[in-house]
Amino acid sequence: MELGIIGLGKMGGNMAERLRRGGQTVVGYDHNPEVSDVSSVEELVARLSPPRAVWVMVPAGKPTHDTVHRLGEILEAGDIVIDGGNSHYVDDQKHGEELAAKGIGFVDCGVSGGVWGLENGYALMVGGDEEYVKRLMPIFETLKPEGEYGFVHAGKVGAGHFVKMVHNGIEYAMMQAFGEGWELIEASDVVTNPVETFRSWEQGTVIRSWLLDLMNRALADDPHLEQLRGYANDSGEGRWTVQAAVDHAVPLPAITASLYARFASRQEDSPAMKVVAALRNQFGGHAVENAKGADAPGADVEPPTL
Ligand SMILES: NC(=O)C1=CN([C@@H]2O[C@H](COP(=O)(O)OP(=O)(O)OC[C@H]3O[C@@H](n4cnc5c(N)ncnc54)[C@H](O)[C@@H]3O)[C@@H](O)[C@H]2O)C=CC1
Ligand SMILES: O=C(CO)[C@H](O)[C@H](O)COP(=O)(O)O
Repeated sequence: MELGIIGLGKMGGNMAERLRRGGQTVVGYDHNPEVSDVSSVEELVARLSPPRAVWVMVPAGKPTHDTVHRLGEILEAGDIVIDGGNSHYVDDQKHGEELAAKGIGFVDCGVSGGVWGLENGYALMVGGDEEYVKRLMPIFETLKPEGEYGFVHAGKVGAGHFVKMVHNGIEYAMMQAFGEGWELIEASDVVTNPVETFRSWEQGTVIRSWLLDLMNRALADDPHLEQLRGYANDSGEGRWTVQAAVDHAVPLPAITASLYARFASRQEDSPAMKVVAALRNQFGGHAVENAKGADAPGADVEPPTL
């Protein structure tokens, strides 16, 4: 089958390669001419035979919106746009309606597997009309991992990205749990070999998993992760998961805490904890730390005299 792919970065580039290895025909476009097969979205569309299918794999938000909108202007009725990026499911619903008004199909596809997907395959979580999903099955079959699982048609437009959002929320909490366990073991003087301990958990344990394997891979390169700063970014999925939980009044304490832990990781100092320290000092005369820097000794502050 023929597929156009827009966005040939870490994900789209490898997906194009896996599709080609699997016998599919791919025409790729990226802002970066070094990786592009064509020089514009228009040329990409012109290179495909109708009914066309174009997979968008660019950053979520404006880049995806602009690309989907442009495709809506140049594709024809019967063509399909697939959004494979980590878009908010609410955006899918808008894009689906915009394209449907022109007779163009829209399918959202949550993709999991990261940079390992080229070799391992990509888990795919799809939303959209059965008619379009069926037509795209040769592409999905080539991208997905070998075996029975790794693909779901989760529901109508938006469902694919909704389940990918929840998948990423789970990912946040699992990573946080591994991180916290690691910190506690390293902080204790009871365990002498934390790296070997985590490695041993790869087999037989309840918590064996790909994330654990990847953690052990990172620890093999840098046993105390000394090369890294404890700073974690986020690209939206965790926030949307927590927002959806609020909308549905569903308690998500673990996922919410793991999102907030990332926010905390970006602070040099915590304004909220300054308030806590100031209040402890005010009501209890408890000592506070000097703000001059980590090396400065903690300074006891006398409680104010009334
Ligand atoms: N890296 C990962 O583990 C995963 C990423 N995703 C999602 O896949 C999408 C792509 O992610 P990555 O490949 O990791 O990002 P990336 O930054 O490696 O690649 C994005 C590519 O899109 C190109 N690009 C950006 N805007 C464009 C536009 N308007 N037209 C043409 N090309 C454009 C850039 O030049 C770049 O080559 C994002 O939505 C991301 O959230 C989804 C699953 C996993
Ligand atoms: O979808 C992914 C993995 O499943 C991407 O790697 C995503 O970027 C992870 O989310 P965040 O950037 O918020 O940590």
